[in-house]
Amino acid sequence: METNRWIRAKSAIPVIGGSLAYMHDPLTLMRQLYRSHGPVAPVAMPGPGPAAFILGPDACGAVLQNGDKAFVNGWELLVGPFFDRGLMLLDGAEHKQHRRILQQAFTRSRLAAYTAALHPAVAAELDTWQAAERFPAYSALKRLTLNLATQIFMGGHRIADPVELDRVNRAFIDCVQAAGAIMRVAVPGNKWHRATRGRATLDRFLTAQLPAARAAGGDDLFSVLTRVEDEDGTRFGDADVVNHMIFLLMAAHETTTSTVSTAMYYLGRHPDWQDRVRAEAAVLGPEPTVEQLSTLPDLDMVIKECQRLVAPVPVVARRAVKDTEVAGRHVQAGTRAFVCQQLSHYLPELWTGPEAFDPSRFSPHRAEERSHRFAWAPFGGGVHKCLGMAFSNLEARTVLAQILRRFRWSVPAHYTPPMSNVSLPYPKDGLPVDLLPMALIS
Ligand code: HEM
Repeated sequence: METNRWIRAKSAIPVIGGSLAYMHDPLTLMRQLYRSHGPVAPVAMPGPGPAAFILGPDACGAVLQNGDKAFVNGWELLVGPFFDRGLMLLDGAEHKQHRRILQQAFTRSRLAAYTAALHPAVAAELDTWQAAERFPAYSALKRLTLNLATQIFMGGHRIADPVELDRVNRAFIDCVQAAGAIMRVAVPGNKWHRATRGRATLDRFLTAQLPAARAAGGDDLFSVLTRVEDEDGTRFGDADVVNHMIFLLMAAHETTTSTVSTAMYYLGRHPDWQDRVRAEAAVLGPEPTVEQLSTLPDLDMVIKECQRLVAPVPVVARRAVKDTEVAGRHVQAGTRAFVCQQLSHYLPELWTGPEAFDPSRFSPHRAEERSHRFAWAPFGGGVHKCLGMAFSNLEARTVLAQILRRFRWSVPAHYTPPMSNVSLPYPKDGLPVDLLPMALIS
């Protein structure tokens, strides 16, 4: 038994995941650690204090639900100063209060307004997609979601100057890319440095835009954040509107891109499923309502299956503030706990043939996700459970439905995208697909 042996990371490079083994193949590392150590596996990770991978649905659920309040968020070291004071990085009473206010930006009527604004923005971006044999789907989706973020989130229509818009987009990209930086110290010219400047640019830009966003009283998220309040009438101060805005931009961007690009990959490999979900999308009008988007059972199963196979956020970070027990194992105060929900998505005791793309496993008569409350947990759980889950589902469905209505695509039979796992997972090769507009298919 290796139970008490510390797993030595193969590298001391301070990156998300903490070791070359994680970056090389996170799932294999999680499986090995689960086999050798069970639900709490100590790992040597750069950074202060001991660290452990939390593995399997019982242990993940226990840490996320945080029954004895032993854990606080542990994200600071991973995501750097660029997410500063985002909701995910707040704790305790402050987190609770900010979450209550922020929830008001995601009510059903607000979601309906964001969704209505999504349709023309998605259509305009897809107008630029053309037939190609190796169309870089992931790269195109990244651009698409970035433009959606600028339009729907920031109220980009208020930014008249295209040079300024470009500068803001650049700053945003620099911040997002820093989460994947190998070197997590600012040295002029490196990613961390660009991101530090990017965050400052976004801070300045959003602070300057804030009065206009407030005065506009618009339906974009930025405008909405200036006026939302909880039931006691508490609102965010200006600085926190900006902090939440920047965090939301980041939280929404990579994760939704990941979901849609994973779906493009699997649907490209499984033309039967592509036809099936296209048939569902075809009966929608070009601008479906929230209700219509919420009743697409096949697309729903496909999206869930894609988020199971490639969880956009495979691990979430916590830190123990007192000694506690997780799934029967002692965890000492100060331990950094990495909750590996991605592993649960592949455990054979929870899923039949977990490696296979099989969306029907989410059908009401199979409902494999009910094998355990934390069998499927791409959006986390407990008090930090993703606040943008409903919006992200609507965004993913909107984008995929429009792509399906306009294009057919495929990937070569034995192609598997080479994934980067330095930060959130993404296909390093840009996910080339053979793309054909439906109009060209007789
Ligand atoms: C497929 C898309 C998405 C996935 C898989 C995802 C996943 C997650 C996960 C796992 C967490 C929990 C982090 C933790 O426990 O520490 C989280 C938190 C959060 N997400 Fe998402 N997310 C997605 C999209 C979005 C979108 C579109 C938004 C906003 C529009 C958003 C806003 C947030 C916020 C505000 C939090 C922090 C909640 C809190 O701390 O109370 N997410 N997300």
